[in-house]
This record gives sequence, C-alpha cells and structure tokens, in this order.
Amino acid sequence: MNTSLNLAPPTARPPLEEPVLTSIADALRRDGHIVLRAPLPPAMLGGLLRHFRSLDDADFKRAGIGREEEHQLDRKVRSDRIFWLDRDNAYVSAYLNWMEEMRLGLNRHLILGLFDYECHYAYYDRGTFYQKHLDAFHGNTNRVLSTVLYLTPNWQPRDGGELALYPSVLHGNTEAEEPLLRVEPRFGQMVIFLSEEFPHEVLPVQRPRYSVTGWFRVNSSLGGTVDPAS
Ligand SMILES: O=C(O)CCC(=O)C(=O)O
Ligand SMILES: [Fe+2]
Repeated sequence: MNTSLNLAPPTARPPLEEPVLTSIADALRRDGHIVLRAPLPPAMLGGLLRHFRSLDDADFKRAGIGREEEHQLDRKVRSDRIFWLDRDNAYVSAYLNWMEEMRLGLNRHLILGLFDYECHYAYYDRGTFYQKHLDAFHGNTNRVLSTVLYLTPNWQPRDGGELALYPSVLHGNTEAEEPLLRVEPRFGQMVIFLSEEFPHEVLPVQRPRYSVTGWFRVNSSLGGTVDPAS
C-alpha cells in the first residue's frame, strides 16, 4: 500500500497538449506506430512505479494469451505476470484520465470510434519474455491500439527486454525476420501501435522490467448489447 504522506498528490489530469496529440494522430495515420520519449510528468511515473512495487506477488497472476486468458496459459509463449488496473490508486486514476483524453483526442482526429481503455501492470522477472504475437486476431478482441508505458528505472542495454516491433502484416510481411524497430523499455517511454497490424515480441529480460500495457478498444455491440469491458 502507498503509505507515503510526504508525496505531492498526483495531478488529477496531466495535460495532453494538442500538438502532442496531433503528432500521435499523424504518426498513427502515416506509420501505424509511434514511440514517445517522455510523454508523462516524472511525478506521475514515480507514483505508478511506487504503487506497482507496493503490490504483493500474490496480487499478480500469470499472464495468459489473448482474451480467454485462463484457458491459454502457456509459459513457453510468455512468462510475465500481470495485475489489471482500476481507479483505486490516485496515480493510476490520473493515468487513466490522461488515456481518456487521448482516447477522445484520437477519436476526434482519426474517427476510430475507440470505446474504452483497459490496462494492466506487467512484471517481467529475469529470464522472462513474450514471444512474437499479435494483440488482436480477426478483430475478435476489439483491440485497436496497443499502448505500453515503460517504468524500469535506469534501464541499460545489458538489461534486455526490448520490444521488437515487426513490419505490418497488412503489407504482406508475415514472415519478416527483421524488426521494424526495437523499443528500449526506458523509464517513461511509451509506444503506441495498431494492435491487429504489428507482430511484436519482448526480448529476454535480464533484470526485472516494469510496464503498463493497455489497449484502446472498440465496442462490438450487437442488437444494443454493450460489449463488457472485461
Ligand atoms: O511490454 C511490452 O513491450 C509489450 C507487451 C505485450 O506485447 C503484451 O502484453 O501484449
Ligand atoms: Fe502484445
């Protein structure tokens, strides 16, 4: 639990400046992905990491694959542990506010019809990884945009755990061996990419790696039944 009384309260709604939003929208339209070096205030990143570290091991569960997570546990594919986030913590709440601003802004710029955002902490212990995968298959998870915010302090190249992002499957590159880019999981860095288009993997981790992974989703409601935010 966060027992620190001497910490400044988080900004309830850290600003997402219009030029930043515009550059995100432009990059997503043009490339389908973007890396942001330090989009969030350090106090908020620190608050998130403190909250992350204050959680018990028992709070984290082994991550599964895809939406039917419990049914598809396979540690040969991924070996991280995750904790789904809600608004109980003030820093998480501030982060969700910021993502809500991004959701509304991207809908305005790109007419994506993003409906909600779900996210979890991911803890990759030494020796863990996540093999090459897509975050959304055949549209059945409703995931449109994947976001990862990295929280590992003082990340060094020897610590591993880079995100390798492969070329879009829409360009006939399903067998592409070479990554399009490698994102270093540096504290405060964020990557956003189209969930259905870009295969990606987390390279083997040499030192505990902290991140917040999330997805903007569309609502595939049928006949007025709202898709549950699971
Ligand atoms: O942590 C990362 O860099 C990517 C995580 C990921 O691919 C996922 O959780 O689906
Ligand atoms: Fe992924």
